[in-house]
Amino acid sequence: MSDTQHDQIPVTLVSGYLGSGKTTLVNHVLNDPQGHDVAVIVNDMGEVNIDAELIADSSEDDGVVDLSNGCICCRLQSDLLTEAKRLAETRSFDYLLVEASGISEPIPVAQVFTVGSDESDVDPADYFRLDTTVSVVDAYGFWKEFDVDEGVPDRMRTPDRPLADVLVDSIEFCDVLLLNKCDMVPDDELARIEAVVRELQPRAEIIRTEYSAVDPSLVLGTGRFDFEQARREVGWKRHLADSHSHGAESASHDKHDDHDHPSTAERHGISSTVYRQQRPFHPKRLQAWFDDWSGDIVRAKGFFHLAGRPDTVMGFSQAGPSIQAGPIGAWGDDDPETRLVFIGTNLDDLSLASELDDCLATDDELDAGSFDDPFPTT
Ligand SMILES: Nc1nc2c(ncn2[C@@H]2O[C@H](COP(=O)(O)OP(=O)(O)OP(=O)(O)O)[C@@H](O)[C@H]2O)c(=O)[nH]1
Repeated sequence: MSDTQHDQIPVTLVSGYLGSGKTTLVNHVLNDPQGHDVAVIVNDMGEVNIDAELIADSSEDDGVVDLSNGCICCRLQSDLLTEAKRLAETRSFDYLLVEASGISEPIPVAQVFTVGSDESDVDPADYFRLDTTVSVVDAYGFWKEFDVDEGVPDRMRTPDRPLADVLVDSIEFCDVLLLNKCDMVPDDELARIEAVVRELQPRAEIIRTEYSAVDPSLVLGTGRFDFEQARREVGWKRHLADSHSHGAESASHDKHDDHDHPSTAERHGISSTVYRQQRPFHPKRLQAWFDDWSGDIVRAKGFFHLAGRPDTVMGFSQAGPSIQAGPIGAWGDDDPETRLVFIGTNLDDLSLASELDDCLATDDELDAGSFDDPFPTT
């Protein structure tokens, strides 16, 4: 253990709704870490941790840890703390970036680095100091989802809009708020969105961004996190009250455990499924399927294998109405295998898989070997 590891390692927690631009932010910071040696812990919902793979690919850094299978809350609070401690003890780094799942509430994650976890006897203060909490908000999604003219705060809190709660949590609980995807929203709308966000979040520094391109010094080492001030915020107080009434159980509503209270995902009607397949897709049929995108899918991400491009890894990312697909690398020594994660409300896994199976190239088509391919080549 190096001398510096006896010091508390500052932590920036990045949260935000599905597809808002968290991974884009983490990659942006890793490209310009301001002289810090940054380690990253990523949590994704879904069996395949695409975010960790993408980040690991782009940074060529071995300090990326993934905690798949659920959001960072509850039981995973203790896993997160254990993993963070293990990282601190085995690898030398002086800054920790934590990317929370797009459906995890930021407060339980922040608790890991302030008060620890009921299920772990590790004292986070022996290793870490929560420095900054950052929320990434998709300005376009916000604009589309909520009509800002109609008094957003009330509408956002109505029970028939449960997903909005996740969004509100991430807005309310942060020191720095990136209003991202500003390229997709007209300027006059942006001003109104910012006013509404400011109403929900009076304290944070709000920064408008495109592709999460913020000066990294505004999210690393700001020293803005203030436990007492955060405690006074609505969301934080509510959570403290919850955890006192449930005791240790409040640390256990992950979707994979046996407790009878619902997970964050269940409470918001969200599930995820992974499609894996070695047979390549037929380019035109896959494109047609993308064009006919299901409204139940909130977020999808992954890699796919396309007929006619045996060596190329095709990347795929969808968030709301924006779908991006194109080459991101070469399979190299790996066997090509499509791995797509879908997150949505009331997903029908079987029909989704069957629709994707229908997009696969047949043996005859593969033998014929020539494909009309609408996807970008670079
Ligand atoms: N147009 C536009 N697209 C963006 C912007 N920021 C990110 N994106 C795209 O939005 C998609 C989602 O971005 P990510 O960074 O993966 O989002 P995320 O919050 O990590 O997503 P989850 O991990 O699924 O919650 C990607 O295709 C990004 O390239 C932006 O400012 N403008």
